[in-house]
Amino acid sequence: MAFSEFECWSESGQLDCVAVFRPAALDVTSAEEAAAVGFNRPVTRSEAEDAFGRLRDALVRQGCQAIDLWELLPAPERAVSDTTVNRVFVRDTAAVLGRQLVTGTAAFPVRLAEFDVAHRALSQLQPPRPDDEPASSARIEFGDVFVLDGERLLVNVGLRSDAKALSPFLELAWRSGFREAAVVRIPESLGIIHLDLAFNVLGPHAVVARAFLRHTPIQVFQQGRAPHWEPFDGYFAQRGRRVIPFEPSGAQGFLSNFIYVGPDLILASESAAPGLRPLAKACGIEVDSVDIEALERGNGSVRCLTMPLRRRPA
Ligand SMILES: NC(=[NH2+])NCCC[C@H](N)C(=O)O
Repeated sequence: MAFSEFECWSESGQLDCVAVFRPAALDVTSAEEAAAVGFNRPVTRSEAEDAFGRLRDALVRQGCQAIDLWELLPAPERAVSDTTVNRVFVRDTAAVLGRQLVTGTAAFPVRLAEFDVAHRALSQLQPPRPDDEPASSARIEFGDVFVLDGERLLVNVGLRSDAKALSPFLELAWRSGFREAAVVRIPESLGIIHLDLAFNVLGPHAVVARAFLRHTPIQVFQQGRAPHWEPFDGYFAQRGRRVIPFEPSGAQGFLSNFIYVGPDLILASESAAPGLRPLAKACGIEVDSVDIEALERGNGSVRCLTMPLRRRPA
């Protein structure tokens, strides 16, 4: 696939193509190992592989092409990559913003090598850049970024994406063709590492958001203007979207971590689906589900495990 085919102007256009990354070759065997890599619980390689197979099948069943970045790696990089258990959470490493592939930077040191390797794999999909073209990279983990529509991005600065990264990120957003960036700040005391663990876009007319987010006003940046603040719910209401609040309970920890595959269909994990279904139904959206409990032990779910490379216009 050539770079010219990368295109994402929303989270709710029909999904044509995603990047995924198969699980690494190591088990995570103890509580200490889990803590070292940001996992909630141990998981074996074979449990992770079974779950990954189900995820890939579910994406393909929905008519989406799934490119496993592992296939694009030269052998020496595979050896390193096979020891990085977070590589399945490919979402964080880069994103297609408009027609631009933007690479991210790991804030969690154990993921530094894995981000570099993912970028190398992604570079196989695009033609070499001319020397004078500025690099498109940001000090952001992309679990913190949403493409709201063809004009707007939403970004969280918090545990993983540093506020200092904001101003170069805004320049990149303008260069990629966006006109507005909304900035939210999840209180770090909650320990929520990425925005997609508390928020998601539920089709063209709604978003789901953890209830606490209504206490966090949004700072709105528009190209060439001084930033201003808007209430969280008011920001979305002004732009034609309803905010559906939720409080996760127990097994539904990953309720917001789904991907819109369309038309009017999202793919979520089996643990998230029961809580999500009534909310989605109210927006005319169906929920397909897949058993990826083993991968969720790594503290991420369907959205973290997928990187949209091409979506049809919403
Ligand atoms: N977009 C996400 N929520 N990604 C989840 C990543 C989880 C991973 N264990 C980490 O600590 O980085």
